[in-house]
Amino acid sequence: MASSCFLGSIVFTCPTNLSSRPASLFPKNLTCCPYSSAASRFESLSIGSSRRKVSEVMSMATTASEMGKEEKKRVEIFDLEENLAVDLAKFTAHLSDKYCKERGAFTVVVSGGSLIKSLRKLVESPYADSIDWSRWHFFWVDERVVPKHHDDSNYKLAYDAFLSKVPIPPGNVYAINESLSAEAAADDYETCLKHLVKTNILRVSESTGFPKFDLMLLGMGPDGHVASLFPGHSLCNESQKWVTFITDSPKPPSERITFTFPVINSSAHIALVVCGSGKAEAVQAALKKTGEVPAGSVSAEDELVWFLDKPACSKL
Ligand SMILES: O=C1O[C@H](COP(=O)(O)O)[C@@H](O)[C@H](O)[C@H]1O
Repeated sequence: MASSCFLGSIVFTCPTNLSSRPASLFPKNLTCCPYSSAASRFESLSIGSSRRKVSEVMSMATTASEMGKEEKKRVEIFDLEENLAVDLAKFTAHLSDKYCKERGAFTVVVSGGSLIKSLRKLVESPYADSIDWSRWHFFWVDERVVPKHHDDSNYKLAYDAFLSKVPIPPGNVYAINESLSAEAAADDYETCLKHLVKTNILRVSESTGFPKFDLMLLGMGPDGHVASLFPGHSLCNESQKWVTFITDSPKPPSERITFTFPVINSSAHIALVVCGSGKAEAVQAALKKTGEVPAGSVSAEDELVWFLDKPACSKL
């Protein structure tokens, strides 16, 4: 678990001990939504032994503080992806503990792609043993319209590396109904979310009226896309729908469903996890506003944290 203290404009993140609880295996069956009808101001940049030097962090904070939104946003930079993965596990375990205690449920959204690999520490001791998995509700920010056993499926990616290793109740895992068309699957997923709002599993943002997930764990593509919201695509401007669809994705497969920006940006907490030099330009565009990329439009109601490894921030 992690606890943070503010010192000036810098946040220090301090590890604390975790208690133990045995984990069991997630049953190997596939689930669909059971209810379906058919700049911010950078308040801080984190530092630590494995992270960036204070002087560098301070100069980034100054630049970023000119950006002017209200949510708490910080950038954490790690020498090694291994250290990033550990901190991401602490961050997630801490929020799980907080929300399970406060509201008896923890609503978590994941992307596909490389993010899933960076979640590997969470399914290991001590994090896996401390988390009350029975209270987790698990969603996808985007999904490809392919069978669940297909190599392109974000469900399969998360199942193989994560869900199969932790005891989240199968009824709390909200997978897309991929037997539908992309359009119908998006409507179906939105119906599912609306049901979960009615049953108080999912909160609604008081300021936007869109669902407020407790935590979104997102990756970013080399072109700066998040979820299936691609640069220059009209879906980036969707302002009404919760879940929408795309049939001309520039990255295969072409048919996908995706949460919209109003939903993403109504989240309580977002971790945007980006590793590798191939994404350095998109990171630069998003954080230094040197270009327009969808990742630059991500915000959160309570807290947005960018988790970066050194190669990903080589252009900052
Ligand atoms: O297509 C997708 O790509 C992004 C980024 O993937 P990465 O492998 O470059 O990290 C991912 O976040 C999204 O969920 C996925 O559908």
